[in-house]
Amino acid sequence: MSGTTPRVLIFPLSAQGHVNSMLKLAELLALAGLHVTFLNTEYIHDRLIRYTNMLSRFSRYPGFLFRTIADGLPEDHPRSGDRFMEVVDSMNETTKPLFKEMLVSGELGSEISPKVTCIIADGIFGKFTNDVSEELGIPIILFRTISSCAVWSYFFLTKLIEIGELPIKGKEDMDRQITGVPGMESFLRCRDLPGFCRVTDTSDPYLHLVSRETHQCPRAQALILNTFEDLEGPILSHIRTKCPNIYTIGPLHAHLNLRLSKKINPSLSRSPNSLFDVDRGCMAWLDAQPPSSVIYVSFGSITTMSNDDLMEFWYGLVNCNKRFLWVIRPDLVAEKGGGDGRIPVELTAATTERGYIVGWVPQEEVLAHKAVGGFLTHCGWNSTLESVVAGVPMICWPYFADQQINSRYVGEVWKLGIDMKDVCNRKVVEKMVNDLMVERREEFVKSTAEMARLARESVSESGSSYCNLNRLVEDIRLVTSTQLNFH
Ligand SMILES: O=c1ccn([C@@H]2O[C@H](COP(=O)(O)OP(=O)(O)O[C@H]3O[C@H](CO)[C@@H](O)[C@H](O)[C@H]3O)[C@@H](O)[C@H]2O)c(=O)[nH]1
Ligand SMILES: C[C@H]1CC[C@@H]2C(C(=O)O)=CO[C@@H](O)[C@@H]21
Repeated sequence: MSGTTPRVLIFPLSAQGHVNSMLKLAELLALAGLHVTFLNTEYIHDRLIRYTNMLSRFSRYPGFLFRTIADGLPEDHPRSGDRFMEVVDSMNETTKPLFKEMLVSGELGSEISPKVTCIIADGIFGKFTNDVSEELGIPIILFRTISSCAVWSYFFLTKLIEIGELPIKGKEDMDRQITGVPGMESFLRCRDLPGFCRVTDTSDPYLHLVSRETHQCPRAQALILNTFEDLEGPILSHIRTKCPNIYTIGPLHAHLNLRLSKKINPSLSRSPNSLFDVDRGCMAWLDAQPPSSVIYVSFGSITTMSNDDLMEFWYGLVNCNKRFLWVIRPDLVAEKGGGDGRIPVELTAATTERGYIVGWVPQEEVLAHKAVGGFLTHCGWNSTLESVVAGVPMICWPYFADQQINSRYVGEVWKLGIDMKDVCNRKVVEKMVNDLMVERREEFVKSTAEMARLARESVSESGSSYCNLNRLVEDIRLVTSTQLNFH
């Protein structure tokens, strides 16, 4: 029996948002009885070991292996902000031969399931992982960890250049309508295009990297997306014209929590997968706040900002007179943009009175806390989905990549919050928090509650994501036992 157990190799990009969702997928597959090898970069593996109970948590799954690979960067590389793309470059340059060598050598298997029978690779490495899969004859599925609306827009980046909709011609051009992405003609502006489009030179290497890697999706046997049909149905229909076999299995965190709660003690179900030291002190602080009174603020794991921007947010949060819980990562402020580094006394006083600042929180739990009434977010895809499931309305301040288009969908398509992109000004922060938490509260409570209901339904038994995950597991088993490809 164990001789025919599939072994799935899961390989994420070396970043919190990618590792988080791919580890959740890994656990879902392990729960279904598949053997999983999770391949992290050494940098990520070390951080996960330092800040989580990952090894003991996964030891309960027979055949679960962690393996590591080099990312090719020096240990002290910042791996955030405007240096983050160097991680992607470095992995693309250095990882392919190592990846192939590891697959050939057998070190990615165990005695009971020695061979990798299916690769699930991060779609941002579509090219080299597809190449290796073909060279070695191992079926491959790509997993895009971003929103489907971002994936779909990436398919059209070169077309936008050809039809003259790119490049964006300066700040005055930002509100120009974009017509070249099917399905988005009525609401997409230049400013909503993925951050990679904000370049004057259309030969920009990163613009072409995301385009090239996205066009690799149809080459793989299937595509996994962390989304659900009721959220992104129309865009998914478009993607299916290029990639017919899609498994929409999200929101993955809610899906995993649900399946875990059926199998084991719910207190063991928590799986934060953090690369930072989680400070749980904020939970006691939240317990002491009135219902829906707190605006939670976090910009994810990669965003950096200037000291000036930080001050604008801080004054805005203080001046709106609301309670706030704010994640300021140790590396959030990357450049000193003016000021002498001293914090004005009115800010520290107001923060002591009604704020709580912390380095990293258990975000899923924070968003689910009854005291939280709003989320000021960078719109990373995990944060967006976590907010959707918790039914918490958002103010979106995107930083880069997929975040610009996610925030347009949150504000204009799903009506789950307000898009604040491209503005960082204390008056605007104050007004938007006030709109979200007071003036337009009723409207947002209604829309977010309905989407949260649909999200939960999708991962519950007979929901679309639940059925798609079962189908994925069955297809992986079939491919292993018949040596045939996915249909
Ligand atoms: O204090 C915190 C802050 C965040 N998180 C978690 O960290 C993850 C952050 O992920 P995400 O919201 O997706 O943001 P990034 O870390 O910025 O993720 C990168 O990866 C995402 C998925 O590919 C992309 O959508 C983003 O644009 C990209 O920046 C989430 O699960 C959060 O719950 C915590 O646990 N504690
Ligand atoms: C820095 C970004 C390059 C690609 C990744 C991404 C994606 O489109 O997959 C989105 O944001 C970041 O996580 C990565």
